[in-house]
Amino acid sequence: MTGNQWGYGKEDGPSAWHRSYPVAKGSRQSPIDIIPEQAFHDNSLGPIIANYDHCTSINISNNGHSVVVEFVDSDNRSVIQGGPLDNPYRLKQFHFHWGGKGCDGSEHTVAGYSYASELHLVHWNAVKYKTFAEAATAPDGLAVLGIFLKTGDDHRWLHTITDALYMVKYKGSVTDFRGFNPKCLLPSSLHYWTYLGSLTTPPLHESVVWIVLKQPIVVSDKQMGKFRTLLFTGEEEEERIRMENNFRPPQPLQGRKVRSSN
Ligand SMILES: NS(=O)(=O)c1ccc(C(=O)N2CCc3cc(O)c(O)cc3[C@@H]2c2ccccc2)cc1
Ligand SMILES: [Zn+2]
Repeated sequence: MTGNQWGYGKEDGPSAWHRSYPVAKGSRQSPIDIIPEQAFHDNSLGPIIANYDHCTSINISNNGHSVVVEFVDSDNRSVIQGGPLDNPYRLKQFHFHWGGKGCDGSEHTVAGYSYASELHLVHWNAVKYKTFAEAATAPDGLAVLGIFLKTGDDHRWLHTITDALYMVKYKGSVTDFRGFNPKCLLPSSLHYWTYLGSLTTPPLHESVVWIVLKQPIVVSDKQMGKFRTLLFTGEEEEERIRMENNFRPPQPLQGRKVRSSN
């Protein structure tokens, strides 16, 4: 696996990442299997507060690993705070991980149970660090809000995203995507599990405070199917490889504690 040529295939997938990214075998890797009965109820854990009302989405893109919606992060217009966080963390982007047709594709699992997909809202600690890249290598640099997706009825607001996916079919494609407020993707309950972990893709930096919501959101099979029309490959490549199963399996807990909000 040369340079940052990593993927989710047999040769370049999660089991091979350690060759270029030795931290893959580190002591605080993500995702993990969350076992609710073994989580510690911590009454000092306050509620998560997501202030997204003044967020400014910029674009939606296919980076060859997932579909990503980026936000303006030059000020504290959209932040997450509370819960395990000592200060506000700025929203930078969100993206998804999903499975193949009829298969599950969440990254975190709950007592071995996988969901159809998992949404990650990525935030960075702009109080302590000057840039996202700097924060992404610091132990308290990032906070990722993980939200499970399960299949059922249509999700009223996910259409805004799935209707735009045809414009970013190929790796490297990007298009304007303005006025999207991700608060419409939050479930009604913000109860969560939290633990210290890492990016779930290379460079796998151990810099993430994970906040995984207990309540999934519901999306339709049809909406999930639209994610699978994306390609890992670029327009100029002759191979057309469907973007699916872009998830890392659970990693060893290595003695970490998972805490639960009440
Ligand atoms: N799944 S996740 O843990 O929530 C996560 C979070 C952030 C990032 C992220 O922003 N990355 C890592 C992968 C990546 C791939 C690209 O093609 C790219 O242009 C940017 C990124 C960034 C990144 C790259 C280098 C250092 C830090 C982040 C990726 C995954
Ligand atoms: Zn992710």
